[in-house]
Amino acid sequence: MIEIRGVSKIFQDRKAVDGLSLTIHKGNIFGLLGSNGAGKTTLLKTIAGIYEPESGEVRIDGKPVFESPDTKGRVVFMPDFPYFFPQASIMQMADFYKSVYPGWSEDRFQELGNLFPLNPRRKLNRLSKGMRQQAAFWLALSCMPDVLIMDEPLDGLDPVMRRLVKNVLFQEVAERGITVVISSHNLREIEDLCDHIGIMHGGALLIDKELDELKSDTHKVQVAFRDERHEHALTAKLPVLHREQRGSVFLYIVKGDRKRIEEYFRVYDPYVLDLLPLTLEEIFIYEMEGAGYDIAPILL
Ligand SMILES: Nc1ncnc2c1ncn2[C@@H]1O[C@H](COP(=O)(O)OP(=O)(O)OP(=O)(O)O)[C@@H](O)[C@H]1O
Repeated sequence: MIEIRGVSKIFQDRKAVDGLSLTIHKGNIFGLLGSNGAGKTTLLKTIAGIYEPESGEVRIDGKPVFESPDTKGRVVFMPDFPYFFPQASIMQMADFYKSVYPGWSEDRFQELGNLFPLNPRRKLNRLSKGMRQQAAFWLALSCMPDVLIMDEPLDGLDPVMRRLVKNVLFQEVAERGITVVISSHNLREIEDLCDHIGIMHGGALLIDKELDELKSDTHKVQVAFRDERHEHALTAKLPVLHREQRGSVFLYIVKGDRKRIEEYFRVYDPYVLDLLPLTLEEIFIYEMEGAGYDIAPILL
């Protein structure tokens, strides 16, 4: 279990992460979303024990992670641009990882070598971006981490490799109960992979919910009223995240229980009433609007 308690990380005078608390349970695949500059990478690096927070603490299974080699030996961080030693091959990087991560498994390294079509003796700086990303996965998973932290991990992978990597991650979670934390702007991928979602903005966590709960808690309602006065009466009563009018049809993004929302609208006996599910991308955009992010330019 990862416990993040009141963590703040400050660069110069800017709070990149601002008093954030969050618990990520063992075996979760946690998707961290957020606007550019929200503080996702900073939080991931703090969880991985790379950054020391100015206040607060991160604990993994009850033990502090910062400056704790035992705990850090169980955590692998994959940055958005994988870093390898200049001139190193996959084999040479494997030797390095072996010396740093006590859980390194030669068997797993060989097994994964059958999945990734890479020559382990080739220099990493001669590989394409996607091939280097594959190599980073191969090495990271061979360390047999208990916690795997990944910043934009699927960027650059082709669709077949994306599917392969997702399947390997599901297998790691199912068989070894590893905890995965992923930051990504690709919400389709996050929707596919993650069971839990956190949304950050301005260094704070706006939302921390199970994906299913998040999706069943936010609804798109299309409605044509018999009388436009009904719309004022109704929207005053509901937690509306977003409202649009197209001719006589109103579109609302509303939070709450589906049945209750439907009942509210039915009272006014509208001509048209449709409750539609939202994608994670839509939920993200409207939550951001609720947090003061200007989404008007994308709604043209
Ligand atoms: N090493 C650093 N030195 C100074 N400021 C930094 C540093 N790293 C991050 N920041 C600042 O902290 C804030 C959060 O950055 P961070 O990289 O964590 O955001 P992010 O959510 O990962 O963004 P993106 O989605 O654009 O990758 C930004 O304002 C950024 O300028």
